Amino acid sequence: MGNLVGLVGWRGMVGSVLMDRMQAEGDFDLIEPVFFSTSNAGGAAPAMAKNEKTLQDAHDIDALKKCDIILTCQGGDYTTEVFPKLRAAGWKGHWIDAASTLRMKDDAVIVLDPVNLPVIQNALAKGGNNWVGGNCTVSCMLMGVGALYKAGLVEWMSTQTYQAASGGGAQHMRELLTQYGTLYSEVRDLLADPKSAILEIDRKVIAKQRALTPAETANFQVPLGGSLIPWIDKDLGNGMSREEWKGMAETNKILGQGEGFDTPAIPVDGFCVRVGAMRCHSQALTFKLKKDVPVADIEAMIAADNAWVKVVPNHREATLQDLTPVAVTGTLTIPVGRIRKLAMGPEYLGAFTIGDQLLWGAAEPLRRMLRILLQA
Ligand SMILES: NC(=O)C1=CN([C@@H]2O[C@H](COP(=O)(O)OP(=O)(O)OC[C@H]3O[C@@H](n4cnc5c(N)ncnc54)[C@H](OP(=O)(O)O)[C@@H]3O)[C@@H](O)[C@H]2O)C=CC1
Ligand SMILES: N[C@@H](CC(=O)OP(=O)(O)O)C(=O)O
Repeated sequence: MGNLVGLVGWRGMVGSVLMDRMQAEGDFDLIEPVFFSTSNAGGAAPAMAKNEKTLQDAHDIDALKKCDIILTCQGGDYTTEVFPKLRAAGWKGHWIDAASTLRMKDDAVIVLDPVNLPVIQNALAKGGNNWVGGNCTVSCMLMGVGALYKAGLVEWMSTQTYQAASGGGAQHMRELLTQYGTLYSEVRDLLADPKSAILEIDRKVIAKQRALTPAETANFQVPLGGSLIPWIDKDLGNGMSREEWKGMAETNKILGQGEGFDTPAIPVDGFCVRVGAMRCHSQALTFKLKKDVPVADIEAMIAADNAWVKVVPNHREATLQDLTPVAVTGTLTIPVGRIRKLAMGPEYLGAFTIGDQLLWGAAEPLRRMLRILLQA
């Protein structure tokens, strides 16, 4: 296969993290990159450019068609518009995508190779050429507790997520921080006075939160700083958010089971909540196991599953040290902690896991898929 790789969406949140990782891993040594833009065609390509130093138009089908591989982090609208045109124009190259648009299509594989390399290899052998990164909470969850699924131990799983502001993109992060700043300014003088009444501070903060202008909540629509939002992505009209729907649909597709496969789907359901964290998606998991397995055995299975998962002992000190978004941000480590049997019975298992949703939840599976293709 040729190594002309078109990069689209490289300056967005996911794209920037991807570029960092590709540089760190020496991926640019193996490819001839062509950088595309939806907003600045003709501008200067970033420093990693080799022969083509100018940004190409990301809507130019003829320019895209020259690439052996296209890797896009541009978003769903771009994929919806460009991908069908490119295939209709006869392009047979490999499409690697961060957006959710194509994930559930029969001819697309959701890529997370430490979990589903056999599914990827099987599709490659059959001529597959559409590779899509999974939903960030799903990918991070499977990197953490995929061992229990691989061992066939899971009867069902419920997940309660705590998703960071950056899951919405760069503007959402800025909005959260600005809100925190606005709230702090409102009570700065009272905070500086140790004798001031806490209820007065509390009253001023809630009054300010409720008075935030539409411009101050343009991205989340309601205040997130000092609050939370128990709805992420679209309303499916059946009481479920689209983010919650992805939990079961994508987990099963990644594992090669459920609709279109021979093995039935495992029920996965719960609630997805946006919290005021900057980066990293956290989730509390409840499993109904098919049998009673000792906690020590479960910890050993999880720890042995891949090079990035790390079992955090279920103690207060270790949890505070290693099981927070602040500890995990910017790392590829997937800690799994709070592992214990629940009061409902010996088959009920609880766990808590965190992943940097821009790394294992987005950029890393795409980068690794590129490597798999280059080695194929
Ligand atoms: N954020 C996340 O945690 C995750 C996101 N994803 C998916 O990845 C895709 C991209 O998401 P994300 O990276 O968050 O989106 P961003 O909004 O951060 O970036 C997308 C595009 O917006 C354009 N853009 C406009 N203004 C700016 C600016 N000031 N700075 C940077 N880029 C700008 C860029 O295109 P151009 O250069 O052409 O103008 C960029 O490629 C989406 O499909 C998303 O669903 C998947 C998993 C996790
Ligand atoms: N929906 C996720 C981020 C994301 O982009 O997910 P997806 O790739 O499934 O659309 C969040 O807001 O935290």
